[in-house]
Amino acid sequence: MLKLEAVERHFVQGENRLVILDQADFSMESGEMVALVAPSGAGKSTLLHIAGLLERPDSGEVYIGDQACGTFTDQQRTQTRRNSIGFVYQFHHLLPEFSALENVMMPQMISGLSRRQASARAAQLLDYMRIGKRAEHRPAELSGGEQQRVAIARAVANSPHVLLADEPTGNLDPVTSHYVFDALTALVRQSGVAALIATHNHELAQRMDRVVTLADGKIVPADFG
Ligand SMILES: Nc1ncnc2c1ncn2[C@@H]1O[C@H](COP(=O)(O)OP(=O)(O)OP(=O)(O)O)[C@@H](O)[C@H]1O
Repeated sequence: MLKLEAVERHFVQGENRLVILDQADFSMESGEMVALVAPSGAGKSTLLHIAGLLERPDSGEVYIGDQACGTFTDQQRTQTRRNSIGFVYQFHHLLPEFSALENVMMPQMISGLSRRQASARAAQLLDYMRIGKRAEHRPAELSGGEQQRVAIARAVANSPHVLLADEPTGNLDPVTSHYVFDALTALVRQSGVAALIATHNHELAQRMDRVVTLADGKIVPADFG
């Protein structure tokens, strides 16, 4: 569902060559939740950006679903991002002037669904995330946990193959984190999306199917030992 093959990424700063990904391989299945746990600066965001087609690797291949994306034009990458990849960030990035429902409708309408179809699916997703009653509220009228549940609903609105999350509960208190994480888990299981979730929260990481980390430019199983 998501596969990285021999992916390389490095940055050159003056005399220094900083290798972030070095012939890195990784794959995950539909419905799987994988935690990405690594120290600050190890390259988690870089990896998520490459997997999410926001950044191109220096070499290697990224597969989304069955599609190899290496030869894609920028337009094809944007199209694949819109239709096949969902993103959740530490801060919700909801559009402040729109209601929760409209925020979840937005990506679907950009992908060509009618207002009626988008609204029906958005309402269903908000119900599923147990915030159906807040559908008409704007983000500023919602709690942090509620905002993040709307952001998750928005990320899966187009039924993506892959969900990429960068510290999705990083801005929430521990109780709310668990609540949001439970909602995210239920959605992943129900939708069959492959979810790669970068987190510093070891407790949440250990509740996922697998935990991986970055070591010497490779993506390897994490050992919390
Ligand atoms: N465009 C860039 N040019 C130069 N160096 C970069 C660039 N982007 C990232 N880096 C460097 O690559 C390394 C990995 O960065 P990245 O943001 O992927 O780390 P991270 O694991 O997500 O960190 P954090 O947990 O702090 O967000 C860092 O040392 C960073 O300074």
